[in-house]
Amino acid sequence: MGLQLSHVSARRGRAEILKDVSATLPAGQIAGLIGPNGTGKSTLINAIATTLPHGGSIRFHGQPVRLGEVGFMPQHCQVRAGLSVLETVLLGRYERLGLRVAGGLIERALQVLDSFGIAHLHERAMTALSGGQQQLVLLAQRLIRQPRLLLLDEATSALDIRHQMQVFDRLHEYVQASGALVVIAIHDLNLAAQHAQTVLMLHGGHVAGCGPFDEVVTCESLRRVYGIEAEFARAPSGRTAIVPLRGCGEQQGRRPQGHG
Ligand SMILES: Nc1ncnc2c1ncn2[C@@H]1O[C@H](COP(=O)(O)OP(=O)(O)OP(=O)(O)O)[C@@H](O)[C@H]1O
Repeated sequence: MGLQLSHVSARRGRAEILKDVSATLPAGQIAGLIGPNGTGKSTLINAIATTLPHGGSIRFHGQPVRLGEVGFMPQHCQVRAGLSVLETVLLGRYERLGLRVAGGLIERALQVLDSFGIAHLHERAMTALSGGQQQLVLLAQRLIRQPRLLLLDEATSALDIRHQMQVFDRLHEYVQASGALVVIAIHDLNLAAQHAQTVLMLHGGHVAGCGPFDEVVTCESLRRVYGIEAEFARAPSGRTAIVPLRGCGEQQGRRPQGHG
């Protein structure tokens, strides 16, 4: 069980962006959504989050996705002026907020902030944070909801390497403890190699591959989908590292040769 996408299509304006996307992403893991710019990753995440109409079927554990079970962090999040860091995280549990916030909830918010190394900022105004710090707070807000399906669109793009590590450590702990599924759209293929158990690669709105990273991301798929030549290095830890070498002249917007 997990997230099942069957023949999903979606439009933006008049343009058909997603075309017959079918894939299964098992629960209890981090799944990476990869592919070149403009290939439909955000469109797919919005369709899954029920914020964009779609064709075909999207089911989570066999049922249509319910908004209440989803934590969704769009690519461009606005911060609310006038709220502090702690108030912003607590908004993740807005349905439990009254005039008073239970002490346990505040404790949990502070713990999540601490696990990201930013608890010391909890009284600061959101607008007085850097872009990366705001991203961490908004991630903390989604995590405190404890969603069964967490959809993150480029949610670590503004983070330094240490904070990226802290966030992925926290996400791994979360999926292991809860059995939730985290789907993260991500451009950094080395981060995806390290942290995603499954990757779904999109190309021109089609599925270019879905499965373990090493099976989906190959010299051939990087050439065909991204139009680059690359080397694969194996670190002493056994981890894969991709070293981009040069563009190979293929157009990124080209239709893929094979789908599915
Ligand atoms: N609101 C919109 N109206 C019309 N077209 C849109 C809209 N939003 C996105 N598009 C188009 O839909 C296509 C897919 O966009 P999408 O944001 O899903 O791609 P993406 O893979 O997430 O890209 P990136 O990696 O650059 O964030 C692009 O060609 C984009 O120009």
